[in-house]
Amino acid sequence: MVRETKRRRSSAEKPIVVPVTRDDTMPVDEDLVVEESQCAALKPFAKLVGVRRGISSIDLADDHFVCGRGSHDAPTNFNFSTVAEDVGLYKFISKIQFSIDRDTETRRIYLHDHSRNGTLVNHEMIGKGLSRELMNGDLISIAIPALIIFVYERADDNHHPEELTNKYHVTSHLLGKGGFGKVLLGYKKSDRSVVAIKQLNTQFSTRCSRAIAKTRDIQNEVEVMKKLSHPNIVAIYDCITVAKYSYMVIEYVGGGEFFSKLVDSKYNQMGLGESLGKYFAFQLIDAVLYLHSVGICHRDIKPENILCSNKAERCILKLTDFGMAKNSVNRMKTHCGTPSYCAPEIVANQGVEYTPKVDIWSLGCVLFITFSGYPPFSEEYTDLKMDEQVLTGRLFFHEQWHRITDETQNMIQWMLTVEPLIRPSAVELMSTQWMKCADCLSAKQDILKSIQPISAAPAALQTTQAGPV
Ligand SMILES: Nc1ncnc2c1ncn2[C@@H]1O[C@H](COP(=O)(O)OP(=O)(O)OP(=O)(O)O)[C@@H](O)[C@H]1O
Repeated sequence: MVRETKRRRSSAEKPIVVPVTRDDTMPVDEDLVVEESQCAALKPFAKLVGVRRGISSIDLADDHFVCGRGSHDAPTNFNFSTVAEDVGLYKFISKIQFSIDRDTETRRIYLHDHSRNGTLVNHEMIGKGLSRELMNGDLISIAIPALIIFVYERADDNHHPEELTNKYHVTSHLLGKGGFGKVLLGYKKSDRSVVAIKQLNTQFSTRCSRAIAKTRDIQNEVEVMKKLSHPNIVAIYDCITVAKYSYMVIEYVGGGEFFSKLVDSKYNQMGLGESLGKYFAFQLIDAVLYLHSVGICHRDIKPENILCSNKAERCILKLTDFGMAKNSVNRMKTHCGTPSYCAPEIVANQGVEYTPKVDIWSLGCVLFITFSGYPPFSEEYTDLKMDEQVLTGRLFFHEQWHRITDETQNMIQWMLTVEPLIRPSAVELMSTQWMKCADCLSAKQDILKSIQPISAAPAALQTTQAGPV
C-alpha cells in the first residue's frame, strides 16, 4: 500500500532548487602540469597523483623537482598555495619539503627529505637529509602518516604484473578514475572479450568511509560481486592481487555513469520524465530486489555508482561499486554511504542496527532526481542542515513534478519514508501496479535482449592494441 502523506508544495519560502552535484568525489582528475613549457618538450616519466582536496596531480618530467611552501630564497616547482587554507596540512609543510630526483645514469627515482617535520613514504619517516627510492604506488605523506598527499605513479603503462598480463591485455585507455585507483580498458586474451580492469591501490583510500582501507575491504567487494549474477549488476570475472595493487577484472559497461545522463543538458534540469523514469526505475528496483534476495545490502546506491550500457536514451543500467556492500544483512551498524543518499536511520547514528531498507531510501533519492532533475537532500538547501532534512524527511515538490503522475510521486515519497518499517521493501515495490506499466515491460524485454554472449573486442582494439596472445 502506498501511504499518502502530506506533501509540501513550492512556496515563496521554499529553498531554491539546487543542481545535482557529484558527492564524495575526489578531484584526482585535474592534471596540473607544472612548468608547462618544459613538460611539453619532455615526456613525463612519472606522476604525483594528488589525493588531498585542492592538490592536483603533477607530471614529473625534469630530473629535479622541488616541492614545498617555497619563498623567494627557496623556489619550488610546486608550492602548495592551493591548500593554504587547509591549515591542518599547510602548517606542517616546510619551505622545501622534499625533492624528487632522477638518477641520470640508472634512471631510478629518489625522494630526498628536506623537512624538519619530515616526509613519509608508505607511512615510514624518511628524515631530513635522507633519501629513499620511490616505487610505483608509493604513498607520500607529510609529517604524520595520516597526511597523505600524493601517490607516486610511474608513467609507463607496461608495469602491470605478469599474473595479470598472462591472461589479459591491458590497454592504456583510461575509462575513469576513482578514489582507490583507475579503471582501464582491456580484453581477455583467451576470447578477446572486452573487460574493464579496475586497478586499486590496496594501501589507502581517499574516501572517508574507506579511510582505513585494507586488502580485506577489496576482498569483501570481490566476494560480494562473485556471489552476484544479474543483468542490472556489473559482473566480476577475476581479481588478481600483486604487491600494492589489486586488479579487479569486471564487465565493461560503455555508456558512462547514470549521473551524466541525469545532468545532461538536453533534460534541462527537469528530470527524465515519467516514461523514461519508469523505464529506469524498473531496472534499479529489480537489481535491488535481487541483491536483497541473496542477502546483500549495497549501502552506497547513488547515480555515480550506476553505469549505462551505452549512450542510447533507453539503455540498460548496471549497479556497480560494491566496496561498502554487506554480505550478511544482519547486524549492520556501520555509519557509511554518501551523505545526501544516506537513510535517516544511518544518519541518526545511534548504534542501532539497520536493515536493507537503507538501500530503498538511497534508491528513492536516485529516483527523485531521475523524475525531477534536482536532489531531495543537499548541503546547498539553506532551510535546514542536511542531517535534519534527512531525519525529518522534508521534501519539496517543485514544478518539475507537474508532469509526473501522482502515482509516481507517491511511490517516491513512500521510498523516502523516514520510518524504515513503513518504507517499502523491494518486493513490495515490484508488486505494485506502478511496476506493471508498458515502460516497465519494455525495460524487461530490453534487459532480456541484452543478455547475450560477451561481445568480442572491437576490431580497432584487436589490431592496434593487441599484444601476442
Ligand atoms: N565496468 C566499467 N566499465 C566501464 N567504465 C567503468 C567501469 N567501472 C568504472 N568505470 C569508469 O571508471 C570510473 C571510476 O570507477 P570507480 O568504480 O573506480 O569509481 P568510484 O566509484 O569513484 O571509485 P571508488 O571505488 O573509490 O568508489 C567510473 O566513473 C566509470 O567512468
